[in-house]
Amino acid sequence: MLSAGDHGFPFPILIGDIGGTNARFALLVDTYAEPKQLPPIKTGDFPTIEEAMQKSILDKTSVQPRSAILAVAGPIKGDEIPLTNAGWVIRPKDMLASLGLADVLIINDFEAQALAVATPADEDLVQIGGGSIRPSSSRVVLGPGTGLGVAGLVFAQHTWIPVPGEGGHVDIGPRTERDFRIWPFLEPIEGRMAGEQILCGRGIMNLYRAVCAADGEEPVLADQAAVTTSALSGSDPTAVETVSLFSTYLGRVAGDMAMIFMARGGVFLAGGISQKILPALMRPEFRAAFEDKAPHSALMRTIPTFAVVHPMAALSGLSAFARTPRDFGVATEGRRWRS
Ligand SMILES: Nc1ncnc2c1ncn2[C@@H]1O[C@H](COP(=O)(O)OP(=O)(O)OP(=O)(O)O)[C@@H](O)[C@H]1O
Repeated sequence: MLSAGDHGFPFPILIGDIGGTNARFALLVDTYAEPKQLPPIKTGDFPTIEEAMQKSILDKTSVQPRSAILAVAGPIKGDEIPLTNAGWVIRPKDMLASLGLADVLIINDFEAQALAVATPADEDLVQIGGGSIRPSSSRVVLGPGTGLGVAGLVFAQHTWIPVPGEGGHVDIGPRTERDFRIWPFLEPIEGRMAGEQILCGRGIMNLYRAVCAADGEEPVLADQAAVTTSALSGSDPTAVETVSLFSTYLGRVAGDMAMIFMARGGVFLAGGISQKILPALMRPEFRAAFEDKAPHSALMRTIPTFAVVHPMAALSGLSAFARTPRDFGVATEGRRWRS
């Protein structure tokens, strides 16, 4: 495997986390300086990523980057990378020419989230339940956001290796009597109930509407933010149940991922929604569902679960990687372009 550790990136390095709604950038002047964070931009405000980078970054700083490492939501195949949920198409070859860069690497957004939990700072984490991190053991990141992102992080041969995948699309099924009443009303994708149909922003609405339908009620809350806000304040019993079930189902899937990776190094909840519903995740449901994995409940009780509360976790992961790429086994085949 050719990894970035074989050849570092020339400084200054522009790092970027490009989501469906927001793009966040920072500049790294050298290995030792703290990353200089730039104001976040809305992807919808610029027709192309080159224009966004030129107008909102390069025109506003005297530091001209020589390389760029970008994390994007979506598959990275070929020389044209369309962004899931955003209108931009990334063309790294054009970027080299138009922005005067010598080196561009594009990785998956949850790979960047995984890099961020290799050596997280204590203040960036809130532990949910018991267990403790076993150093050098595998870790898992999962994040409900626009979709449900999942990645593993494996330690081997003195390097942290992020393992991106499509873990958000695993099947999810009913277990309790209540689940069996709600499931028929959940909207499937092509006939199948996948984790991402429930465990993301629009998934909260899918679950809320299904809970209403199971009880023969009309939904009154307009969007997912209204559901979580009403749940946290306790003002709407159906919203309270929706968020309680959401926590249970997230705990189940998080537990499944922990078992797949034998993640004795911990399970980390990233993404905007985990932070917004943290008080609900601290209640018993999430952790109870995580541990409820007979015949492996004793093992599960030893595995810690955390919410990542760093506001720009993906950028911090990219920054750690950009500074010392040799510490990470980030594959670069087909994802690195040089002038
Ligand atoms: N208070 C809230 N409660 C529940 N869901 C919310 C709330 N606020 C926003 N959302 C939903 O969270 C999702 C966005 O999640 P997140 O902030 O993690 O973004 P993301 O997936 O990283 O995407 P991007 O980086 O493009 O903004 C959207 O579906 C949005 O509707």
